[in-house]
Order: sequence, then structure tokens, then C-alpha cells
Amino acid sequence: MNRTTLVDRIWERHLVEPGETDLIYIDLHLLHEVSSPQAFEALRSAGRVVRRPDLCVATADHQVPTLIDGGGGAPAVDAGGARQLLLQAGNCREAGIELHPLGSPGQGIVHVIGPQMGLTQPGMTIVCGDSHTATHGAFGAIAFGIGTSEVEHVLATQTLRTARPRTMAVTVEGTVRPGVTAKDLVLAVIARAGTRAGVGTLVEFRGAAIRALSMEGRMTVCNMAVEAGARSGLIAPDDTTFRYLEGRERSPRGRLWERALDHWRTLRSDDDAVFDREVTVDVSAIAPQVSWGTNPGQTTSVDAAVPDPSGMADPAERNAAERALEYMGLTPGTAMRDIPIDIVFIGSCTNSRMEDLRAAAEVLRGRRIASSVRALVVPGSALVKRQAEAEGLDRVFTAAGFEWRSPGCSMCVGINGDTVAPGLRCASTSNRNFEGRQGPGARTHLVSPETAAATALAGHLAAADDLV
Ligand SMILES: CC(C)[C@H](C(=O)O)[C@@H](O)C(=O)O
Ligand code: SF4
Repeated sequence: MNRTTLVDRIWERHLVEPGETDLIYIDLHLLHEVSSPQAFEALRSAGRVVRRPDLCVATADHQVPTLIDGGGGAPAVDAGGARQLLLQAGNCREAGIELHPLGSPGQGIVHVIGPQMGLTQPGMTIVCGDSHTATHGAFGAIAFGIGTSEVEHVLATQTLRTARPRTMAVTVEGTVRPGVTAKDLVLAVIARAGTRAGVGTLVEFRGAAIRALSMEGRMTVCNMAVEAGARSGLIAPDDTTFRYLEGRERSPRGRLWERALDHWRTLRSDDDAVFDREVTVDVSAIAPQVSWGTNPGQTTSVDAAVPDPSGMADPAERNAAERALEYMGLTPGTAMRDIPIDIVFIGSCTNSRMEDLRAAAEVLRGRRIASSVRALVVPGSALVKRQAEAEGLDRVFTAAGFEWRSPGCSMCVGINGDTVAPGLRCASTSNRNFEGRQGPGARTHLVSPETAAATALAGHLAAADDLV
């Protein structure tokens, strides 16, 4: 057979029992404090134990405050959060699961620590009770979010009963212009394809523009596959992947590394592979992207203006745009660069890795943010924080007027004390601009780290290029 997709190839290797819904084996189960306590509770009431604690890794990320500096055991901002963190600690201790709690050197956003430790590897099946598990697909793994009852099932059996995903190929052609990042690329793809384009599918991103991306960039792209409605995204591994993984803490070593490489090199779709859907997007002409609405597909170029819903042919699209503009407090025809910004947030599992911080710091070096702006940068993990400090990036950020925080989901989700006040406008490197996402009444514009930095300096939406 030479028409197999990468997704089917990995699926076949993990199939325990085919059926209307397949039973598949799970190689890695990641856990965070929000979506796991109930699953452990259910497991306990059923009198069952965790079958493979050695294949589970947990971290505290959603509820952790980012204003502490590794104090260890510092409380969450509210009683609910504190309780989840406590339950997580107890559950992991009891089950013998590796936990990276608040204040520990391995702590961080679950989708940042997996790859950085070398836990996330090509060809694996990876699940987590979190929709942005798609991030791990950047390594050529099948990685997707699951619900709480599925978390329980995986804890109990190390398998998951789930339908085989339909497949979709998103081929991204062209060479992006200087200053255009992975974030811009994926926002442009979602803006063109729509937030429902991938529904029910597992998307393989491929094409010259994807191959050219670093692993960090690929993670940004796969992270946002779920914002196109997909179950997940993945990218076939190549030398960029292998270079990233070589020598990481949990990567195979010596002869095992060679054997892993031999296997990993087979992980690709056949040239004639048949996908359920195929879309091709050319990104050679795109500029930095900014969202103007309340879903990630409502995105345009920083060079453009707020669109006019009355010009939209599709009534549903027009309706959604009208509502979005009302919530966002925007008027059609306003140049994107004329939109003033109150808060800038650099962080989240989309854009909080070293490469993101370096890129933003490069824009900020030797400059000061506008006096009207409050800006914060939240490294994705304790390791990213240490590395950034070793490179002096923290000083670049603080000298520019940014707050330098401790790792966590922070203002991406606003359940940890970091929120955007009602009516305020935030340029954010996160992945969701839904109503109320960053706090009740908060207005979110999704951007790349470079655009976030330039916007902080200008006080209004701006591209890094504007500053030269
Ligand atoms: C809290 C968690 C379950 C949720 C998710 O599934 O994605 C969160 O991470 C998010 O980004 O909205
Ligand atoms: S950073 Fe945001 S998107 Fe990512 S896991 Fe945390 S809350 Fe979800």
C-alpha cells in the first residue's frame, strides 16, 4: 500500500481493537490541574488504579499565579484553584505520577514542557484533557485533547476508545516575507479556510512554508489547528525535528537514538496518499496578521482596515461580524494601525517559547513601551524563564517597561489572577479571542510576539517593520 497518510500509519500501529470506534493505545498522557481531579475521583470511586503511571506526566499551569517567583507552594488566586492544585498533588503522589508543581524547575504550560523535555516524540499517540494538545503534533505525533471521562479511561487502561479521525491535508506553499511569522501563517490559513474547515479531521500541515519553519514555529501552527475546528494537527518529522530532539532529557540516547531515527524517518504520508479533504494556501504575499473579531478566523492583515459586514455575502458571516464588531467596539473602515491597545500579553502555549521571547526582545531592545500600555511577558515554562534570564532577555523586557512573570497560562485564559478588565483592549500572543476569554468584557486581538512587542511600543496595533 503506498497511499497511506501519516495519520493512518501511526493509527494502525496503535490499534488495539478496531470497531465502530477504535480502541487505541496511548503512549503519553499529560495532565494538568483543571481537567484531571474529577477523573481521579471517578477512578477512585470505581475502585481502580492508574495502570501506567510511568506514562503520565503532570504539571500545574492554568491556575497558578504568575506574580510569585518560584516560591513553591504559593497559593492560587482563589479557593477553587488552590483546591485543584492540592487535589492534583495528592492524586499524583498516590498514583506515583511525575508532577511538576508550582515553583519546581520543570513546571510550565503542559504543551511547553512535553516538547522541551523530549517527552513528545514522533509517531506517538499523546492525549491530555486539553484542546491545545494539538501542539505536540508538530513532532509528527497524533496528539489530541480528550474529555474528563476519557482522561479517566486512559488513566485506568492506557487506551482510548475513539473514532478514527478523517484526514485533511493543508498544504502551505510559498516563502513568507521577512517579518512574517508562524503565527501570521496559521492565522492567515484559518482566516482563509474558516474556523469550521477542519471539523472532525486530523490535519496534516505540509508544503514548503511548513518545512521552512523551526520546531517552535511548527508548534505554533499545530497549536492553532483546533482553532480551525480540527481535532488536531500534525507535521511529518524531518531533520529539523530530529535536531530539536537530539540530546533532550527524555530523548532516546546512543543505539536507541539510532533505532528511533530509523523509525522516525518512515513517518510520512505516501506521495499518493489520499486525504478526505485537501486545501492549499499560498502565504508568499501575506503581511503580519491581527484578529479583529471574536473568533480566530476573523483576522486580517495589519495593513488592512476593520472589515465592513455589510459587504459580506454570507448572512451568517455578516451576522457574526456585526456581533463581533459590537463586542470589540470597532467601526468598519478603521485602519488596524489606528486601534489603540491598553494591554499587551506575550505568553501562552502558542507563543511563549525561547524563540518567541527572543523575537519580541529583539523588537524591544533599547526602546520603551508607550505610557498608555501595560505589558507583561509570561515564559511558557520555568526552563524558558531560566534560559531567557541567562540570555539577559528579562532585562530587555523590564527595561522596555514589561512585567517579567513566572510561568503559567496566565492571561491566555484569565483564571489565575491575570485578566483584562472589562472594555479594555489586549494584543495577545495566545490562540483564542472569544468573548470574555481574557476576562468578562475583555477585547482580544491575536498577534505574533513581534507584533505584540511593536504594538506595546506604539500604543496601537503595529508591525515590527513600522519601527525601522
Ligand atoms: C482548561 C482547559 C480544559 C482548556 C482547553 O481544553 O483548552 C484551556 O486550556 C483552554 O485553552 O481553553
Ligand atoms: S496557555 Fe491558554 S490555550 Fe494553552 S493550555 Fe493554557 S489556557 Fe489553554
